[in-house]
Amino acid sequence: MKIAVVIPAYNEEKTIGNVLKPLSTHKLIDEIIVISDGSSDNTAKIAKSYKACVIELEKNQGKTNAVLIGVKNTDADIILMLDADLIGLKDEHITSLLQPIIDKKADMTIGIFKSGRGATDLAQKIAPFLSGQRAISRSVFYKLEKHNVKDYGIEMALTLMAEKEKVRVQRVYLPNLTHVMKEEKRGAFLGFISRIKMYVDIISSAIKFKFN
Ligand SMILES: O=c1ccn([C@@H]2O[C@H](COP(=O)(O)OP(=O)(O)O)[C@@H](O)[C@H]2O)c(=O)[nH]1
Ligand SMILES: O=C(O)[C@@H](COP(=O)(O)O)O[C@H]1O[C@H](CO)[C@@H](O)[C@H](O)[C@H]1O
Repeated sequence: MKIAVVIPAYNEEKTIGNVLKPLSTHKLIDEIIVISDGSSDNTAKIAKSYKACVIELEKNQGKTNAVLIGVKNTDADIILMLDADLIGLKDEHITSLLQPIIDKKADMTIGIFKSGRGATDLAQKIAPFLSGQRAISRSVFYKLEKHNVKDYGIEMALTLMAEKEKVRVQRVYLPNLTHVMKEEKRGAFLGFISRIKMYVDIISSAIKFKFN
């Protein structure tokens, strides 16, 4: 069974290296695909210095498109979705996300931060279904295409689809893992604006899903 990790990355030069480090030596990972989503920093350059296939999108297309482009560029049976802004990614996190799928105990795993940082732990406690850390059988992705999901809508759509199609989902805890929050990346004002935009994407993904 081939396993590929798909990482959408928009200006993540500060963190992408530490995400790719454990992945590039992990025994379960066959292929690493980084989609640099119109980044204007050194994200692509850093990713190329690891054992990664780097797809450079000229213009920013949003997280959902970046992930779907990554999935189209691999024939792997299992897709591991990870964000490029994780802090503290370790071998154990990668294994815990993948093992239930390899053992055929689940079709999708959702990783939940635990004891990483108060704010990011709390966000995932409140809305675990939004997590960007997942392992998924490839066949599950095909079911997404007809829903025309965009930007930050992919996790919501995957979660709703799993419910509708009776996809077996398992939540796994990811201890001591966190990510860089929008306000930390972009500052309080722009971070808040992009947070609101993210919630709009999530709600519109749920509405599209319901009416498709
Ligand atoms: O237009 C975008 C926005 C985000 N991302 C990537 O999607 C992941 C999650 O995005 P973000 O960090 O903004 O979300 P958060 O983790 O703050 O919810 C990160 O790897 C981003 O670099 C992307 O590829 N294109
Ligand atoms: O946890 C959340 O509330 C959001 C926002 O995270 P931050 O406020 O930037 O820490 O992040 C998640 O949701 C997004 C939409 O589903 C995903 O794309 C991210 O990967 C995920 O971290």
